[in-house]
Amino acid sequence: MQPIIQVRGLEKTYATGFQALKGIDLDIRRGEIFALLGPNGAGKTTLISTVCGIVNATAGTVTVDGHDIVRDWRAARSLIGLVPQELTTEAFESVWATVSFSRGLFGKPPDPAHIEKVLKDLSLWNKKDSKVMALSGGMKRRVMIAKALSHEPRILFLDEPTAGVDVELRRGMWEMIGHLRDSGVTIILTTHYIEEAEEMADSIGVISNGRIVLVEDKAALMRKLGKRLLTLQLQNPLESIPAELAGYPLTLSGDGRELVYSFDTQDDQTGIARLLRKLGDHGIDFTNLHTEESSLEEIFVSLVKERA
Ligand SMILES: Nc1ncnc2c1ncn2[C@@H]1O[C@H](COP(=O)(O)OP(=O)(O)OP(=O)(O)O)[C@@H](O)[C@H]1O
Repeated sequence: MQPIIQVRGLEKTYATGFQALKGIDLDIRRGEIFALLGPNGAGKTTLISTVCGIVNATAGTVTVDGHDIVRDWRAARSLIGLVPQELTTEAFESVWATVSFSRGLFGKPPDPAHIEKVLKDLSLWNKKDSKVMALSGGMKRRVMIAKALSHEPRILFLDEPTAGVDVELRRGMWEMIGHLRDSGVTIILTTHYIEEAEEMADSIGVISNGRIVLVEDKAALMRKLGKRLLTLQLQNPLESIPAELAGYPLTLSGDGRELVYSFDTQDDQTGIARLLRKLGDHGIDFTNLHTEESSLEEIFVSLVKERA
């Protein structure tokens, strides 16, 4: 199936001469949740803003469901909802008015039933007559999402959707975003909370210094780059790793009581049995052992560090 968003050779140089995007190629599949990760200043907002037609590209092309964002901007834009990073709502309007007005901006005829559904889905229905300025920060953020959904977009961009939102509300928003995906909306989000990507995303893209350094199915990424750690609690502390074990990827904790062995999750041959035999041969006994898998966060940090 044709990707819903196709980015080719996209470059952006700002008026200051700073090149924020350095030739981006990216395909976003229909109906997925795509998480764009990257350190501060990597180009996430620039990329999103360019695809949404807010920032003009210096070179390259973007098509949204086959519509070129420059030649066919109106059709492309009507398919997109954008929730920007900053809260920008009309403080004196009611929730109902501001969300209905957003729909009108896209030239769509009024549809109170749709607005009602959006507000109910976002748990804002009982606030529909409140002035936006009287809402909490988390509610204002949901009003931003309601505005972005008012014209029934097929693609929703969320730039840092849960920044500054408390843990409980964040979970609620993840759930809501999951429902949106289930209803067929393609979702692209940027986030600093790697846990958010780990929890929700189908695909992960990592951008660093204006270049996409990786795009991968989340599950495959975790399998491919994930490491497992086996930690052995030693019966008697060691001063150092014995010379006979020098060839093994082992580290010893500062107090000499824990020996940690790392191995690739994708390897069938973990080497654990051999290691344990070897430890037995050298009279190194352990009282306990446990394994853990590396998180997306660790994978991300090592990826960005590698390219820095
Ligand atoms: N209008 C502008 N003029 C000049 N430079 C800009 C402009 N907007 C952004 N930049 C620069 O482009 C780079 C990328 O910025 P961008 O906002 O896209 O990063 P980001 O990945 O979204 O960062 P963050 O995670 O901090 O939101 C930064 O170095 C930024 O200073």
